Amino acid sequence: MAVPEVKYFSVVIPFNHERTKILLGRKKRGLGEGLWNGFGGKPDTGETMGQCTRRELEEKCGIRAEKVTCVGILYMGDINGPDFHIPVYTTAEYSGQIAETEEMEPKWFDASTEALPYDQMHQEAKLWWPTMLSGKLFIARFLFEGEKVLNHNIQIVDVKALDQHIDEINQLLLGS
Ligand SMILES: Nc1ncnc2c1[nH]c(=O)n2[C@H]1C[C@H](O)[C@@H](COP(=O)(O)OP(=O)(O)OP(=O)(O)O)O1
Repeated sequence: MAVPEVKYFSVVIPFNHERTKILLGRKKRGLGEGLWNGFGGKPDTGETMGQCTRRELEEKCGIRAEKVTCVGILYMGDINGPDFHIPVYTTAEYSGQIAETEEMEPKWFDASTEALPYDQMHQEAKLWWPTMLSGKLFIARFLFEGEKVLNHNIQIVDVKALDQHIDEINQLLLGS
């Protein structure tokens, strides 16, 4: 059986210092155009996921994270296409001015599940954002057929398990 191609992305969700608001960005072009999401993208060669996360945040909305925390991982498979593996980070410690960029239009939302524009987010968002907002660490697995989620599973994990997954992803990215 052929091993599916895996594409790696990061995504980071900035919170305000009180953790009552989250910053989302509306994608202005490319994959997910018109949809609201956290800020992220593909790692450059030689980058760890943590490094990718900080660079993408600055490129996409102008702020520099002092600290990012991994809170979950999205493992997304598609019966017809490549797998996407997407570690999810949050940050409440950053500097700089939030700015609209060529790729993203940023906007603050209340950090509650009811306040999010799920109908203008990726299909799977409504399935994992409530877990992320609850503060639990998670591993979410999705099987897609194109835009349709065929099935999914969200596992609550501890920090040690999540770190192991991130270490494995970093080793694959760095080729070690
Ligand atoms: N379902 C789905 N498909 C694709 N991407 C995502 C999802 N759900 C998500 O949350 N995401 C995230 C993962 C990334 O944070 C972005 C997509 O990154 P993208 O902007 O395409 O990456 P770049 O490295 O900037 O790529 P270029 O467009 O510059 O080539 O959405």
